Amino acid sequence: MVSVAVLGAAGGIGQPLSLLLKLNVNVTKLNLYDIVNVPGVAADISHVSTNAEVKSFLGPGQLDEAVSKIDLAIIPAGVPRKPGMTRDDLFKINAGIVKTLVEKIAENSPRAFIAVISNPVNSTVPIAAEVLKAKGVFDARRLFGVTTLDVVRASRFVRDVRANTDAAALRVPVVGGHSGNTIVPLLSLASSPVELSEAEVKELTHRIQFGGDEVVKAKDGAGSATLSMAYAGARFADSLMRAMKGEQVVEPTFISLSADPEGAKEIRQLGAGDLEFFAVPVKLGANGVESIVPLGGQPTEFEREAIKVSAQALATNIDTGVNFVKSA
Ligand SMILES: NC(=O)C1=CN([C@@H]2O[C@H](COP(=O)(O)OP(=O)(O)OC[C@H]3O[C@@H](n4cnc5c(N)ncnc54)[C@H](O)[C@@H]3O)[C@@H](O)[C@H]2O)C=CC1
Ligand SMILES: O=C([O-])CC(=O)C(=O)O
Repeated sequence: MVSVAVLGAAGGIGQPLSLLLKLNVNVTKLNLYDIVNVPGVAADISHVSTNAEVKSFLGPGQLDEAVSKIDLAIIPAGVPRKPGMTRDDLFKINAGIVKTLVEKIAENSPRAFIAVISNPVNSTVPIAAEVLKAKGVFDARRLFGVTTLDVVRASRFVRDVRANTDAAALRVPVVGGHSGNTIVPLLSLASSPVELSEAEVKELTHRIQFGGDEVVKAKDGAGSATLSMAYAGARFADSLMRAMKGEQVVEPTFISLSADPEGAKEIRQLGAGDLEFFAVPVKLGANGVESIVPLGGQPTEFEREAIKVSAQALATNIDTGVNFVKSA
């Protein structure tokens, strides 16, 4: 019995993500919002023979209604990268989009879980948090930056070098942020041991960190990852919805570490320092973040160094997001 709103539902991610959500038995209401093309997308998806009720909401005049009485808002609204751009280059446009959408969620469904896909996630999540704080409804357990695609890539890319890996079962904790060297896969702490040489670890780490660039390059101006991202977003949403029903599910996600100050101590000591936001493996429950899950071992020297590098870059990204709202 979960009401979900997808904001940016007519886009490259929004369309397949909305379709996958329509297939999820836990979704009872699916509100699709965009500033263009969304009536067609909603009409199309609404014919799929599952019980979820699909509704279309077009343009700012229908935004309040789109985010009323919802349990979960997923935000893939905004512009994607083109070759030669970094995720930070998207900030100028996407920062304002995310700010406006989160303001409306805060006003209409202040207890909704919010999952932010729009890039740069390292800054858009701090923007969302500042907006929620300003509205007096911030709950660190309920706001998530979706970094599942990094986790998905890690599993799949390990299989590319070790064909005996079950890509669907292997879980690699990925911590830090969601861009380049802020992404830190902890390959040494995978759910089942993977024997890799030092050179292979370096190569794999780099590939996971810059996996998004492979897609941007291959699409050659037509955008960035959409289908794998829709899969990752639907998987994260499914985890959240199963958690809402009382199941305990673990997913790495970019959160405010204030959600579990005690549990955050491990990653802080490993290099996250006093940063407010960091991606960490999280145990999800009925109220969102139930706890930050211990990493389950000591990361290697290489991984510890990568966490420190990530934290340095993240500090700037987080400040950029926070200042955007504070100086508005
Ligand atoms: N977190 C992650 O792992 C990933 C994040 N992304 C990010 O997701 C975002 C969306 O990517 P795509 O779907 O490929 O882009 P897209 O351009 O295909 O779709 C974006 C959609 O957002 C809509 N939109 C624009 N302004 C809006 C507003 N004010 N309110 C509601 N909707 C609005 C557009 O009309 C469009 O339908 C980008 O910022 C991209 O960088 C992409 C891949 C992975
Ligand atoms: O690379 C991009 O710009 C889109 C993205 O976040 C990803 O694919 O990880």
